[in-house]
Amino acid sequence: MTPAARIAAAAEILDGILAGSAAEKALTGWARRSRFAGSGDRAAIRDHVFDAVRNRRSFAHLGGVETGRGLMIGLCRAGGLPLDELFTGQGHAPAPLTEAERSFEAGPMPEADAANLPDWLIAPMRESLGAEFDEITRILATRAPVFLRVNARAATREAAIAALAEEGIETRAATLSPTALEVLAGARRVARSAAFQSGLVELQDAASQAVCDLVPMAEGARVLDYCAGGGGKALALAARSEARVFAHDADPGRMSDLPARAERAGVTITQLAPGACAEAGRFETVLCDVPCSGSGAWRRAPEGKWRLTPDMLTSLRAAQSAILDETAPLVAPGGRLVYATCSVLEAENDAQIDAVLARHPDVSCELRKRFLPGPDGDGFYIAVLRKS
Ligand SMILES: C[S@@+](CC[C@H](N)C(=O)[O-])C[C@H]1O[C@@H](n2cnc3c(N)ncnc32)[C@H](O)[C@@H]1O
Repeated sequence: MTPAARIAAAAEILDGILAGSAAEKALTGWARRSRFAGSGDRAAIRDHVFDAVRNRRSFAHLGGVETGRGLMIGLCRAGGLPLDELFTGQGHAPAPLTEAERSFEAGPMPEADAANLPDWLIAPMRESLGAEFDEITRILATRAPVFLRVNARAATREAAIAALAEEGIETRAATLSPTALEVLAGARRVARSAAFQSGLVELQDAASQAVCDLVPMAEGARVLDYCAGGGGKALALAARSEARVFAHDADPGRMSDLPARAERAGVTITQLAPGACAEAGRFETVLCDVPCSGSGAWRRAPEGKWRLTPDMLTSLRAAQSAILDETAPLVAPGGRLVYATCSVLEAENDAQIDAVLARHPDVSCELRKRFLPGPDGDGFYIAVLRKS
């Protein structure tokens, strides 16, 4: 496909997304209907589509209208691409620019358009990010770097770099965690590589690894990952020490891949069914990697920022405090209750910790740390609470 045909395809897919389709579903549907597209075409179209979803408001501002075509015109204007060479109407290229499109002059960019956020999120994001608001909202509209976690049980970081290089995957040591690698080239080859298949590395953001590094774990301790999901953090914890790691999720189906991932990594993780944690005895550490807005990771999952509503944020906050209240009794005296989000919103972070400290006088705070999204990793928050 020509660069112009890829833009036309992205515009068509974006129309589906703007009409309510999930981005992944819209991309898969288009690929099924378009067998002529090769893997390079699909990758380029996917990049256009996700760039446009991340930059939806600023591209619509530059393109003059929030349609697939308008977003692609905005993408070209933002990137300085030659519109008249791409919008030619020849072959599978998009139709030539109309006179109105060509002469459209975008005025000064309103704040919410520049920030690529829905109007209602401007105030909470500004309050949470302060002087960093412009920089962080700009970063959230860019592509995220790809990070791997080296399985410390299987290899050193240097050995993993060498093994990946043999398979054409170029990496370098990342800064936030001693187990983290940043992928510089060959990211699309990772999942099929022998290094990945044999459990040498896992895909995990570097800040997520740094959060796991901060979870207190004594040798032989019982550690519960209460909101384990796919198990990214449980696996990192199990690889780190000889602690006994347990995994639980309110939706156990989300842990379905965990046994295979644990086997690949050569670690043991015991799954607990919903309601079975209290019977399993107390734990020295309970990690609550709670459901959240995902605002720290909107580079990777940009649809989240357009889907989030004030009501959803209110229910997420209620779920977060309920999880803290139900897990506090599971922690052994002297043990740690660890709270983590991939959010940058204060309402989901410090405000939740202040509130739990007020509700539970037997709990004190040992550590609070926020990671902002940037070249080193996504946005995360962790608080370590000690139970007396
Ligand atoms: C942020 S995700 C976890 C991601 C995972 N820890 C990882 O690192 O891959 C949050 C998880 O919390 C689960 N969850 C939601 N409400 C819960 C509850 N009340 N109790 C336990 N888990 C819950 C969700 O099903 C979801 O899998």
